[in-house]
Amino acid sequence: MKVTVVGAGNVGATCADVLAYREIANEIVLIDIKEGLAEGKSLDIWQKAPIDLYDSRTVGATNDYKRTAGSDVVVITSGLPRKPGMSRDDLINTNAGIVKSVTENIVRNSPDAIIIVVSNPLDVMTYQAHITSRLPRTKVMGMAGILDTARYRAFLAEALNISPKDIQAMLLGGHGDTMVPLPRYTTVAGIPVTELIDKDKLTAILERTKVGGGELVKLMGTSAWYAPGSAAAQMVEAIVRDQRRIFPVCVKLEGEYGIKDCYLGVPVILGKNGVERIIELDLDKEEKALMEASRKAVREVMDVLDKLG
Ligand SMILES: NC(=O)c1ccc[n+]([C@@H]2O[C@H](COP(=O)([O-])OP(=O)(O)OC[C@H]3O[C@@H](n4cnc5c(N)ncnc54)[C@H](O)[C@@H]3O)[C@@H](O)[C@H]2O)c1
Ligand SMILES: O=C(O)C[C@H](O)C(=O)O
Repeated sequence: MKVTVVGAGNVGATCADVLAYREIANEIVLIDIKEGLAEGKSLDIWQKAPIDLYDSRTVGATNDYKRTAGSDVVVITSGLPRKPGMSRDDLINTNAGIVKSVTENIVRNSPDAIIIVVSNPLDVMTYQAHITSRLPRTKVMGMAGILDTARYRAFLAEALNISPKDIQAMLLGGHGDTMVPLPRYTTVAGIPVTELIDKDKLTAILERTKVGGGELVKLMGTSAWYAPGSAAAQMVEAIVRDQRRIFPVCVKLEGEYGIKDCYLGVPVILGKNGVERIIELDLDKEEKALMEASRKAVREVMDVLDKLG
């Protein structure tokens, strides 16, 4: 299996590293516009192979998309990260152009690839990659839900003083402050979370999750990369190993959840064809209202993209 990661910055290099040391693909191409950056980082990852004992090959390229030809999966991480005081949506002007040109190069060289978008604003950059690639919606998706639920699960594990391994959670909506965590669908070793934690503590954790990305931007001056890189690699793994795992993934909705022509996070089965199935949950009134608010927020930014042309 051949996987390309576009953007050799913090998230892209982390993703390539996880793909290599977990031997998720045997050939991993890292590509960037900065001369030498992707070559250097892929060489560094390859030199770690004898220490960490893996044989996935990582190669780097500067803007040479021929090196990416025939990729089975492509992860797009190219683009600006936000700085303190910015929202993800503030990145649209720069990142839309980057994601568009990158997608054109990808489909020219790997017409059968499945595309996973990571660049922000996530839902709208997934839209950009979808309209540019003209691939079916099952083959163009965005990574955010695995990261957002991971944050939620990590905060819960800390509060309950238990292993994060035993926490299962689901979350819907856009990758922004309007994301929709679903405490009703959160369990700890099969036990509903509401039986283990009081309401106020859970509410505080849900609110912290919603602004989890911003918390890290404030601390570091740029956005997160370890969890995002691993989350993208986990989606690649589900596809290349045809695991049929269920994750929250950003996809184009065409009537599911009563929503049309919008890109939002929903639970999907991920397998060798990409999005094998969208799972529709029966939402209650409050959850439906939150989903609608999220749809509106994403739609507004999609309209900005449409105007950019
Ligand atoms: N979806 C998520 O949950 C999530 C999580 C973290 C970060 N992000 C987003 O991912 C993106 C990357 O974040 P980062 O921390 O890795 O940033 P970074 O600045 O460390 O890396 C971005 C890289 O993209 C490269 N790049 C720019 N234009 C390019 C082009 N046309 N072709 C190829 N490469 C190009 C840059 O040279 C740079 O190396 C940002 O937009 C960030 O907001 C999303
Ligand atoms: O917060 C950001 O800007 C990056 C990313 O979307 C995240 O949630 O970490």
